Amino acid sequence: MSVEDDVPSLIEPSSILPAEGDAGTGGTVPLTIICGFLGAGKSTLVKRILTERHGYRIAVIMNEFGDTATINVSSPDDPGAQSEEFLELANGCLCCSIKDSGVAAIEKLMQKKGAFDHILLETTGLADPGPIASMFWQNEELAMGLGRDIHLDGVVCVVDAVFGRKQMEEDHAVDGIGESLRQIAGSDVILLNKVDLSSPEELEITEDMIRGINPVASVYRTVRGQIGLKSILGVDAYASRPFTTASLSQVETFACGGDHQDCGHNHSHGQTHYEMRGISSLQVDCPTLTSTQLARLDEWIRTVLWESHLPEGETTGSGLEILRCKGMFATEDGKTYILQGVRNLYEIAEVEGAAVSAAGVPDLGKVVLIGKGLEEPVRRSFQSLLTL
Ligand SMILES: Nc1nc2c(ncn2[C@@H]2O[C@H](COP(=O)(O)OP(=O)(O)OP(=O)(O)O)[C@@H](O)[C@H]2O)c(=O)[nH]1
Repeated sequence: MSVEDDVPSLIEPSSILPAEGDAGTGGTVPLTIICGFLGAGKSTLVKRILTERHGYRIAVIMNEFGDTATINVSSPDDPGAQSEEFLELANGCLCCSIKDSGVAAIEKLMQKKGAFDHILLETTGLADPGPIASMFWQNEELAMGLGRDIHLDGVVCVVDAVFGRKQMEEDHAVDGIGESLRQIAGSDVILLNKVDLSSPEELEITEDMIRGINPVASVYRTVRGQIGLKSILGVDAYASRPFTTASLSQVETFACGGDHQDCGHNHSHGQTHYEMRGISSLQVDCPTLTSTQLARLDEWIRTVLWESHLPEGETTGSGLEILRCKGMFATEDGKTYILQGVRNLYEIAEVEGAAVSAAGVPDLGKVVLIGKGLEEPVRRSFQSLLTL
């Protein structure tokens, strides 16, 4: 966590571009979704990226004037020379129109001007990033058609350091899951912005709440969205390759590591459960699996994500809804698998040996679920997979 209030320096061209021979992205252009509370600083962030001398052609799609969105493209050498196009939105909402008119406009622009290094999509303050993310991830229709040149890189959420806490508390008080919680839960990188306007104590509380909702996202503190581009772009959060040991151990830094009665976390050996009314996360350790257990894990994830109940048919008190899941685990035959899930879309993919050695696989696998209704029966049900 750092307050990055210096003007970011020029970064190496390779650091946000896909690595050469990168599996899975196939030379397609990465797309990052920027979401966040109303007035949190999304436009400040994207406008800074547009006008900074970073050496990239970044297309920024903003939903600025009601039923019109703008597509601005940064010039690699001259920040003042960015170009702008307008995009009519069918029903006034970028999120609803992006799949057809938005993607078509991006493709047209790319044909006209050559490929971009990156695409940024700024959503409105009330948007839930989940449906947009799943539109760009594991979407065969899009992959075969207009969106074949684009892949989802990550979701960045800008949280207001002044009003974020109040917003989250209000969203906890309503039925279901409020938008601010969905935004935090569905993000891969979170910028706690406007830290110049908040006290250190207030920042700690807000950041604890954020981590309580989403323990797998990277959290940075910022002023006017000042952050090095490589922290938010090129994160490849949906890749079928292992998470680094650092990103997995990040989850553990929030566990109190014992049977604390007063820490507000409900957890015991190897499992951590963060409860914040509407939404929580559940982390379960996963020892080396037999092939039967792997098949059962796949079936368990499928049932929970697709049917919103446990394989035993049990439902949890507050209803089960998974917004995001991630995991990495090994099998007895020496293979390593990753789990990636957004809403009801998921994949369990084997990862290459070389990629595994590069990332460093921890001794114990982990599965992290973020969503609603992640109560004790869910943990028990998952554990029962591992006992057969
Ligand atoms: N002091 C301070 N002001 C900021 C910071 N970031 C943004 N602002 C100001 O906050 C206001 C809202 O910022 P925007 O970037 O428009 O926020 P937004 O999230 O795009 O807003 P909506 O599109 O309305 O949801 C503007 O007046 C910004 O100048 C920050 O870190 N510190």
